[in-house]
Amino acid sequence: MSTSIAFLKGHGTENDFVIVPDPGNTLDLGPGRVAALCDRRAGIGGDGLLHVVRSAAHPQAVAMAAEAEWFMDYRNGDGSIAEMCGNGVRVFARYLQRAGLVGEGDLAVATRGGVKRVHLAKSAADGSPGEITVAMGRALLPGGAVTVGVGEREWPARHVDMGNPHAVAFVEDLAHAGELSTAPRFAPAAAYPEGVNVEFVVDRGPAHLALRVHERGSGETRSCGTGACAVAVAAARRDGVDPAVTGTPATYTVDVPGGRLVITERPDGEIEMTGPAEIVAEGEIDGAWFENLNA
Ligand SMILES: N[C@@H](CCC[C@H](N)C(=O)O)C(=O)O
Repeated sequence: MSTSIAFLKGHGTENDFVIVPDPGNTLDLGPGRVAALCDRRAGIGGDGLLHVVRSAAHPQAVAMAAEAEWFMDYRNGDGSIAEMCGNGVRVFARYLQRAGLVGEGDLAVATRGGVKRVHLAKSAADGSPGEITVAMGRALLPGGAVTVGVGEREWPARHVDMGNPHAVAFVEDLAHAGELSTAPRFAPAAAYPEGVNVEFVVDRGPAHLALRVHERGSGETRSCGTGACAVAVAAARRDGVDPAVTGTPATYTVDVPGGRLVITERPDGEIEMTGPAEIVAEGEIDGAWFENLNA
């Protein structure tokens, strides 16, 4: 008889995830099973999946185990693997807190993009959970012209690497990106051999941006944490702001369709992302259904 598998559902600024706690890394969670779990009609539904594993139990994280007890084994909704997920790290930390595995304050989370330092702020007096800040690492800004296109339109874009790849295009109107039911074109193909997350950005005011995003492996989503970091850095350089030169942190507010993220780039290059994270449900995956899926 097959046994059921525990899951939770959570989101960060409406970038939503199926959370599968599996401390000992015993589940066979191949791309087919991940895609089935993330399916919004035939599965639980999510932009991605957070497989919660002890670092010591995962071959890709064991080297980080001394620094970070838990590994965020992140997968995109189509089952593909990505290096990092900014909203995912906050939701992952919220899960650990809810499960009593960590408390408020600081923790380290192992990811394929390295160990990320996370701070869980105290809950408010009314009991609502505090926001979560993640040190996301530095942005790399490879040179070279990149363009992205949707339908008849084409824009120059900035290549920003946040551990995962981004193309940031400043547009006149977010509606110009159209329905985003398929991935935007990009060129040259060699700029992004593994595919790319594309952000369309407008200014809302001084140091205040709004974006839409088409994510590699998930389609258009309501938010992207690494994407918000990428657009903040691209906007700062466009605005002639470089904290490494001025010695002063630069903060941008980034509105996403599902909420708001605040991004600060420090003089040492470290980028901090602050935003909410919520767990909204928990339940059990039918064991027989899971086993019958193509891994
Ligand atoms: N939604 C995420 C990014 C997830 C990974 C991305 N789709 C990729 O393939 O690189 C975020 O919040 O950063």
